[in-house]
Amino acid sequence: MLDESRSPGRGRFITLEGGEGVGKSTNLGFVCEFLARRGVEVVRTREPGGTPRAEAIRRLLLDPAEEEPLSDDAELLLIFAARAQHLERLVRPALARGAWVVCDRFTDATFAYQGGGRGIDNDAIATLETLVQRGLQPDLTLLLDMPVEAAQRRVSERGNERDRFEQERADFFTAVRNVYLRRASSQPERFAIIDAAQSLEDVQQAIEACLQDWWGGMT
Ligand SMILES: Nc1ncnc2c1ncn2[C@@H]1O[C@H](COP(=O)(O)OP(=O)(O)O)[C@@H](O)[C@H]1O
Ligand SMILES: Cc1cn([C@H]2C[C@H](O)[C@@H](COP(=O)(O)OP(=O)(O)O)O2)c(=O)[nH]c1=O
Repeated sequence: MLDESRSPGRGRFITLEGGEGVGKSTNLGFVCEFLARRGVEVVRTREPGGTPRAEAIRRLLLDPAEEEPLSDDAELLLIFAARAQHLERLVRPALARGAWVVCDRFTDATFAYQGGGRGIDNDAIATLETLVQRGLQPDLTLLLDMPVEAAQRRVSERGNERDRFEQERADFFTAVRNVYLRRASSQPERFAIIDAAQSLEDVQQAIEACLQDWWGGMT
């Protein structure tokens, strides 16, 4: 299989992961600013979404409409449809021109939510991953981790209407968290675990230390 991650001159692909309310959106800008200060072109994006068509799929996925519940398989396939579009139209072209892509969630979220949360077989997810990514993997994944109850309190305080995923119960999010932690400990070279329960200042200090370390090894 062609491993695109090794092309010379290619940019780097950084993902932020974690359950709801751990601070991904809050810290995405911080990561982008760190990189921009070092003079690289930064592309900030998210999944599901990132292009107009992929954002349309995102709306289908998050819509809590109860008249027609979304089947688990349809959910999985929509996520990978959005991902295929996002990779083709935005991520691959950006990496190819040397930009650094910073993405709010990627396929680790699929293993965590659809695998851990919904109970879909890992092999099915891995098959779609191979089909859609063709060897492309994040170079660095920051996993923001904290206890589920405390993160849920942050979501409540954030106060937006809850989307289809945010309406899940605590045991769903506990399963999500456990899969993330298992994946991080089985791929320590790619993952950095950040204690997201700390104050924002301390979280950002931890992220900065990790990025500095990683940047040093990269340049
Ligand atoms: N370290 C922190 N301490 C306290 N509150 C935080 C911290 N990080 C983020 N928040 C707040 O928690 C809420 C959820 O953060 P957000 O970035 O939206 O999480 P996510 O994107 O992971 O769901 C927001 O209201 C945000 O302002
Ligand atoms: C990328 C991805 C997201 N999701 C879900 C998790 C989130 O609840 C939802 C939207 O992501 P996001 O906007 O990052 O959620 P939040 O900011 O509330 O943490 O999509 C999956 O279930 N599988 C996936 O592969």
